[in-house]
Amino acid sequence: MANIVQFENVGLRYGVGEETLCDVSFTLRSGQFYFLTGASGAGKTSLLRLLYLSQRPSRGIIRLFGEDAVILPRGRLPGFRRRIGVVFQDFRLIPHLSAADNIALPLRVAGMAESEIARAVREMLNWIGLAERAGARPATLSGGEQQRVAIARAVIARPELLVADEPTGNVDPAMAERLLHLFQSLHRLGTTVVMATHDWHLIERVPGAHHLHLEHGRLVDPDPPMPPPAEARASTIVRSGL
Ligand SMILES: Nc1ncnc2c1ncn2[C@@H]1O[C@H](COP(=O)(O)OP(=O)(O)OP(=O)(O)O)[C@@H](O)[C@H]1O
Repeated sequence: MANIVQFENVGLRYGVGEETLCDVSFTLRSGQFYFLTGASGAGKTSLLRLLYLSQRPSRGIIRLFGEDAVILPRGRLPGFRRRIGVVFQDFRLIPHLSAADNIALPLRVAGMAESEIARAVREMLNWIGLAERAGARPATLSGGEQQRVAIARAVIARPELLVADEPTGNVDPAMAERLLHLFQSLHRLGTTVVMATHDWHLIERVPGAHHLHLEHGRLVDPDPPMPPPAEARASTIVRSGL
């Protein structure tokens, strides 16, 4: 199984002061499912930003899809980003586009035929329970509805790597379960999934998932560790050297 991401002694400092991320080393293997946990402010969003190349580290090595992502020329960033689906914590939907057109964006960028786009978007809207709101602008949708549109946009082009920052933070437990199934379906198709969450119940629901835990900007063993039988299903730490 190939390594899709490799971090070696990565540090991130915003401005002056202490590092937000410190000596972060881990490997993500292609086709695996990873949860990223940690208290508020531990550095989860910062780590994800490094993963989807919206932030460069202050030090250390990041390899993505087998290439050095730190020295990647700007001109190659769009090509890399097209291989990564991102669910942002603040959704980042395009305000003047409808829900359907927001979801369709990655397929339009990829040059897919409009008839195929329409079919794929319809299917996705049905899945997230928003078929009736296809024409709605983001501002007229609830927070949870916007989140579902953001997830649909991130997964519709079946990215190689899906990075999701608290993707179930604004929905009820039933919808969280449904969205988790969507992520698992994508994962079964071969996508590597990295999901930041505060919801430890979700972790127990994905057999074979791996767990990365941040404390004050450093990766540490999850505490408490997954209890049996969940331990057998879901807890391998994959930090380098372990
Ligand atoms: N753009 C930025 N400039 C300066 N400091 C930042 C920036 N982004 C994050 N930070 C700081 O970095 C630290 C880690 O923030 P981050 O958002 O990565 O944590 P988090 O674990 O995702 O938190 P939460 O669970 O609340 O989303 C915090 O102290 C935050 O204030």
